[in-house]
Amino acid sequence: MKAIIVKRVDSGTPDTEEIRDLARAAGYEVVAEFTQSRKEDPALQVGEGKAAEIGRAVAESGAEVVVFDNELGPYQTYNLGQQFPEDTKVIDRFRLILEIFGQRAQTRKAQLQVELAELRYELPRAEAKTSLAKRDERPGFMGLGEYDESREQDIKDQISNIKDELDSIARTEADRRDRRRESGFDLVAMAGYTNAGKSTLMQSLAADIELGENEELHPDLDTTAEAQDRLFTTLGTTTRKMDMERRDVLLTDTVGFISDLPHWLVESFKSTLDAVYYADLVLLVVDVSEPIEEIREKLVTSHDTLYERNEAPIVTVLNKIDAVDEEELREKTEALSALAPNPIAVSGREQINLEGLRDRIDAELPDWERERLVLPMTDNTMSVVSWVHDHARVNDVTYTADEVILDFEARPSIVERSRAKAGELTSAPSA
Ligand SMILES: Nc1nc2c(ncn2[C@@H]2O[C@H](COP(=O)(O)OP(=O)(O)OP(=O)(O)O)[C@@H](O)[C@H]2O)c(=O)[nH]1
Repeated sequence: MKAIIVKRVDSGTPDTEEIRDLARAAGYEVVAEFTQSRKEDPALQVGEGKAAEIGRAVAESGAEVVVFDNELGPYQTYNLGQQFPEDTKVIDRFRLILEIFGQRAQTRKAQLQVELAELRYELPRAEAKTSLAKRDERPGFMGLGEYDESREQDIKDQISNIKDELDSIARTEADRRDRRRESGFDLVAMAGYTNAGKSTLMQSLAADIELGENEELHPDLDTTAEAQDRLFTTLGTTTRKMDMERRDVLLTDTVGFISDLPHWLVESFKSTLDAVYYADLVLLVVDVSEPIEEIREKLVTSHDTLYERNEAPIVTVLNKIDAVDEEELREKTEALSALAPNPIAVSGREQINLEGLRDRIDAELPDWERERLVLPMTDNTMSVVSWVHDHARVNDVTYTADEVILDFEARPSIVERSRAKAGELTSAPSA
């Protein structure tokens, strides 16, 4: 599909690189672009002459879509549509981002989130249509057929249904996190801006070995997290087992942050960050090859987002060190010291310092407790022994005629459950 790009700025020279990338990511072929430096026109966003010029270009090039980098108000969208050849689609930056999200949404959750965002985008526009129709006192205005207040109610109902379904998915996910923790896994989540290199890092850190036989434990493990030089390759989360010596760690990649997102869009994708909020450790990945001001800005925004609910420790990962020289890395690390106090520098793609990162993860995760349990020999003793084997690191087992002594290390919650199981054996000795 052919698209024409438009960007208006109040002053200075407009930069269209990002909106071009977004348009391409959505699958459009950009056939022309128009920029303008002037204050916003309330009716058309750009000036009247510019709008007419774009209209002619649409007709000549056969473009089907006009993409504005600026946010378009409901009335502007309508008015622009009147200026362009019939059936020309007029969308803004946010509608475009939604299209990309829609194409990438693979899970039910991601699809619902996209739908929710679309409905939230549409609601004020439906309200605007209704009020335009009323003002004109012309039933049938804009092909609505009648004053369409029911459309607004319909959108509100759909929003509420989707929220209910997302809540129930969130509960399922919380249960799954609990099960994984009970099975002895530490949960590490990656956060960061889109294109920081999270998917690539995930691939480098993930274990190649097959995942455990316990199907129930890994219903959504995905081994196809591919890195692509496209925006938002990761919509929704991907979880893989990490290759670690001392611990069982599950690493979850989350959707990348994006700059300048409006509130309604962020709201819709908020639960994507649950994996981050409820992790035992967060890796905040930044692309250290970017200009320092950009890195700083992204770190500030990331922290704002994370501190809202996050309780886990955060490790800042300065990624892509292969793309900067030593001097630049030193300068940037120093300049960022207030925002990223104890960063670790790596390259996910070139596999530089991944051992250092693994050690850091190991050191930052909560310590396991050491426990020595004496189990009386009953009919059920061996099932407790095997449960502990499944959920903890067993250092030593001693069998005597009437006892089994287990020496192991585990997460505090597992130690507690082992003690409870041992207690049940004592209170119900075998016949
Ligand atoms: N130079 C360099 N480039 C890298 C490195 N890691 C990733 N890249 C490149 O950075 C781009 C983005 O990588 P991804 O892993 O897809 O980034 P992401 O953070 O998962 O992106 P989203 O899925 O959009 O959130 C790709 O072109 C990678 O090849 C690295 O260590 N060094």
